Amino acid sequence: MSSILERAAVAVGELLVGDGPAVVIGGRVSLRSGAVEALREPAALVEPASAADLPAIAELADAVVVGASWTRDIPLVRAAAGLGLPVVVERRPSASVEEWAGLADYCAAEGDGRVLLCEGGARPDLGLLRAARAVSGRPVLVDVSRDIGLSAAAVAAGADGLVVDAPGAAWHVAEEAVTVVGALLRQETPATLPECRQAIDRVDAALATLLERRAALAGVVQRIKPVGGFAGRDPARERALVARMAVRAPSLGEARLGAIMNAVIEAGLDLSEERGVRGS
Ligand SMILES: C=C(O[C@@H]1C=C(C(=O)O)C=C[C@H]1O)C(=O)O
Repeated sequence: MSSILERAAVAVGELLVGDGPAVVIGGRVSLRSGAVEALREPAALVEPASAADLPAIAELADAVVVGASWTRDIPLVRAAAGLGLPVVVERRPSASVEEWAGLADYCAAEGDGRVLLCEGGARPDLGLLRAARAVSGRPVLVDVSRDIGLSAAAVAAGADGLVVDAPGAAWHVAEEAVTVVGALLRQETPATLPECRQAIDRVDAALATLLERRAALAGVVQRIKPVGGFAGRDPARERALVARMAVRAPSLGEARLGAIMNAVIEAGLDLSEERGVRGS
């Protein structure tokens, strides 16, 4: 992890964004959509409709949003940035990475330096994330509220955090993406015992997902083969798959992987025999 990234990590509420695992930030409230949505309770990210909203936002929000639709309202941008909260700078549609990062720098200078970028809208441009991170040195979020199906792609594209509307099914999808895709693709260097254990928990979540999928595939094979189950074990095939895995896991090596995969294969065969017996 680069030192730039470590410097740029920003705390949003209890979440540290930009350094370590990707996170899910729940709740972006816009006070622009009418009085009904007035801010009465603590919320994660809040977009003001006008400067009059800023005192309530300072009291109740974890971060203030400079919304994509008004990034050119410089007096309001300036007032929001000076609020004393982390500032989430959304990209105006069609703004370049340089313009976006430039506005983030402006907000950092007007405030206390705690600034994140956020890509969103109906069709977030995930191709901009890496450049935005590199150019700005700041954490980059993706608001997936309007298309939660982009969560996994956003984490794979380098998002430090996903913004979702509210708790519920969408939140679960986003949590799965930061956990499973994060375990596979996100570079992390945990240093403390809790951080290491949380990183291991994410890897275990990814392993469990893959083991479940593997067991299902191995079960199909048992039904296709002339002789399935333990009776149809194929040691040559098992040795070959362990050898291929050892290329990807050279530290573990064939002997240790062989023991692991023997347990995995036997669990799969056991499951498929049990299912065969029950006829399910
Ligand atoms: C799935 C198969 O059946 C058995 C289970 C295996 C596995 O889980 O990978 C591999 C070889 C066989 O012992 C197969 O033959 O491919």
